[in-house]
Amino acid sequence: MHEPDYAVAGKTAIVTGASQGIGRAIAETLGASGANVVICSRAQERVDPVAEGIDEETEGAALAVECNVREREQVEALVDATVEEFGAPDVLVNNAGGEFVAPFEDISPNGWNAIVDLNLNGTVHCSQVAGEVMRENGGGSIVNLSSVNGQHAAPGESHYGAAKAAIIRLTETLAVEWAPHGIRVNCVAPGLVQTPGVAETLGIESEQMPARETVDRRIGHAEEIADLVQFLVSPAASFMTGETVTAKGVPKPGNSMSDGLGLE
Ligand SMILES: CCC/C=C/C(=O)SCCNC(=O)CCNC(=O)[C@H](O)C(C)(C)COP(=O)([O-])OP(=O)([O-])OC[C@H]1O[C@@H](n2cnc3c(N)ncnc32)[C@H](O)[C@@H]1OP(=O)([O-])[O-]
Ligand SMILES: NC(=O)C1=CN([C@@H]2O[C@H](COP(=O)(O)OP(=O)(O)OC[C@H]3O[C@@H](n4cnc5c(N)ncnc54)[C@H](OP(=O)(O)O)[C@@H]3O)[C@@H](O)[C@H]2O)C=CC1
Repeated sequence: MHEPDYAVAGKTAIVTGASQGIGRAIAETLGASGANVVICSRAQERVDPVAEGIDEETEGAALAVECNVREREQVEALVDATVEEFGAPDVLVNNAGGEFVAPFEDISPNGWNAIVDLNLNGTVHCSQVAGEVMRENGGGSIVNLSSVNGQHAAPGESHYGAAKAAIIRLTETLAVEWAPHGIRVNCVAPGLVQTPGVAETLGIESEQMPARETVDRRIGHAEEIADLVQFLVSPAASFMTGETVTAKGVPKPGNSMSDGLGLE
């Protein structure tokens, strides 16, 4: 009898931007399934407690590294630290990302560059540096974080939407280029998910998150994105590459994810 294989135990996974929110949930989920997880953010003191939790509470081991994904040298040091601690990475999750909401005409050149640099160029740096080690090692799996804002227009999201749309096309191109090297490259496009970043950036707080079993009109849980990422990096997704998988439930009326999507 065939049984689905979602296993990641013993794999080495790099998860960027894992001090909180979706990245943290991804790291904890992979760790709970027995993966060795290397996590980074811009502040060592913010990733250390997450790594300690994974070490103490899961089958997996964790290494916390301070790394700004916008800085190529820091990304190289992140991958070097991974190889030294656990060996070549099998999995890379390009999760680090962020934005501010502003009309196009109010975005300065520096503001535009900050968002493209963080979301798109950060993904490029990590994919090139970790991808080289994966190719030498015979393969791997990469998951990029896009957004529904990379799939549909939303006001105030021109910079972020352009960067997240580019990530979708980058995913497709790398999937084709790196298939001969045994590397699968997929992408996740979440709708609105409750995280500290969303609370800070969009002012959306949800005191009582509806349970995962609730299908209609709610914000997502970070763990719902983490479960999807685990599927994509697992053997169960072996026939998937170059795909962008959307996870957005049915957006609540009036939140920013429904604006401009014609869903009201
Ligand atoms: C619907 C969305 C769904 C959710 C998606 C998420 O990802 S949510 C979760 C994601 N979590 C987060 O997003 C976390 C919160 N956000 C952040 O941490 C940061 O804002 C950053 C990462 C986006 C940029 O970091 P940084 O340190 O590189 O940048 P900096 O601060 O040094 O500024 C650089 C330039 O940007 C300009 N600028 C900045 N804000 C505004 C504004 N509101 N208006 C106009 N402009 C603004 C600023 O003036 C400056 O330009 P200037 O003046 O030199 O010409
Ligand atoms: N939440 C949502 O509704 C949605 C989120 N997404 C995407 O999902 C991803 C995670 O979002 P979310 O969890 O909400 O974000 P949060 O703002 O809650 O967390 C962002 C994480 O990224 C880290 N980070 C930020 N900048 C950098 C950097 N330059 N280098 C390394 N790490 C960095 C932060 O750590 P620190 O501050 O310690 O550096 C933090 O751990 C992002 O790519 C986002 O665009 C997509 C669609 C919807």
